[in-house]
Parts: sequence; structure tokens; C-alpha cells
Amino acid sequence: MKRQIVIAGNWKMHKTNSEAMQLANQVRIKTMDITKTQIVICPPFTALAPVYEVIGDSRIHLGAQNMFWEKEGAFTGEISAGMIKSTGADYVIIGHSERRQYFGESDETVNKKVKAALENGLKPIVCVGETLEEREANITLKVVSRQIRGAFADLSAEQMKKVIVAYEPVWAIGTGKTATPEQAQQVHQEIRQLLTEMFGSEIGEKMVIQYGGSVKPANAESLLSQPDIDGALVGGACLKADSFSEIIHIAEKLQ
Ligand SMILES: O=C[C@H](O)COP(=O)(O)O
Repeated sequence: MKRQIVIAGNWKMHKTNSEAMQLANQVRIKTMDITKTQIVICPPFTALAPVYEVIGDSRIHLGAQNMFWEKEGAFTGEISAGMIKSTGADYVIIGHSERRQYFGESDETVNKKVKAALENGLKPIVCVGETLEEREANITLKVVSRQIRGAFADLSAEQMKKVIVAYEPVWAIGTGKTATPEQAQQVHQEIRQLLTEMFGSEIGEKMVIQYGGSVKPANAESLLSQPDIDGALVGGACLKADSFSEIIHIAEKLQ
């Protein structure tokens, strides 16, 4: 049986507050019939609280796109897990490849953030994935394993129950190039195997592993039908309520 599918929309650095509230409301209206798929929307920090006002306690969950690991202090420009939680959010994306590429995030900082998120009751969506260069050098598995071992160092199986992994091949993000369902399935299976080795078969079996990288209505079904693909982390296609809700409806039919 398919695990519960989780479709998350990463709005990245898009939408003013009024635009964000409008989009969230459209997504809410267009997904009122959804009962099985878990929906998460991740607007920019500035729009978290206003978007929560719109989605309230509906089945749509709210997530942030990043966080800092310290509780509070002189860290100008940073946002803590507790602050995110106070907006009504219960998810946070950690270690997105854009954070790794442009803001110097490492496996070590990802690990600190994952721990702080869990301590504050936020569910981390932890991103891993190889660059095109790494794929062509045949080191995809090596890179993804290093990222997984680093991100989840010192965590218990109990803590891992709250975690989602998102496999996002960097070469497929925002490029229109999607990994083929077979390419994605292969890496997802390897990630699941590694998680089983690290945390036992229950975690390995139940872990939600999302795919991300140019997911759109046209390719969602073939990706989400793969046995080890349990959801999607959607970028571009989540900025329009029509395409995002279409992906969610495709997911809903597969469960
Ligand atoms: O977090 C989302 C991913 O980076 C995917 O973005 P994309 O769907 O625009 O390729």
C-alpha cells in the first residue's frame, strides 16, 4: 500500500503579503475535497502569519523555508524555530540546495537546524540531492549518503518519525529537466535502504521521501506512482493555485 502522500509547495522568494494571502486562499478553495493527501505550503517568513490567518485550521499545513538553530540572541536577520512555530507553522524546509549553494549551508548546519526544529515541535523537510557534475561522475549515491548521514547525525529513531526527506537533484530544480521516474525511484530506494540501516526497518519503511525538481501536473502521476516516492516538493508549479491543486488531485487519486 502507498504511504500517505505529502505535497509541499515551496514558494521561495515570491509573493508580497497580499499576494500570498490570495494564493493561499485559492489553494484552500481548490483543495476542499482533498481528504487523504497532506498539503503543506511554505511562503516566505514575512507571509507566514498572514497566510495562517487564511488557512487557519484547515487541512493545509504551513511551513517555513529555513530557520536558525539558536533559540534567541544577537543574530541579526535570523529567525528561530520558536518564532516560526508561533506563526502557526508546523513544518520547516531545511538544507534546500539553494541554501547550500548561495548561503553556505553545510551538512553540519543542516544537522543543527534539524535538531532545533524537532526540539521546538517543527517537522523538518530535509533536502538532499546531487549536482549535474556529481551525477555525471557517478557519485550520486555517495553525495546523498553523506548528506543524509550528516543531516541526521545523533538523532534517534523516535525523532526520525517526525522527519520528511526531499530528494531534489540540483540539476532538475527550476530547469524544466525532471529526473525520469526510474532515476528518481532508484535514488529514493537507496535513501530508504540507508535510513533502514541507520534507524531500523520501521523508520525505513514509513519515512516519507518526497521528490523535487520541476514537478508539474504533466509529470506528477508517473513520479508519484513509483513505490518509494511519497510526495513532492514543488517549486515553480506551486505559485499558481491551478497547477498546485492539479498536482494535489493527482496525488489524491493514487491513494
Ligand atoms: O523546493 C522546490 C524545488 O527546489 C523544486 O523547484 P522547481 O519545482 O521550481 O524545480
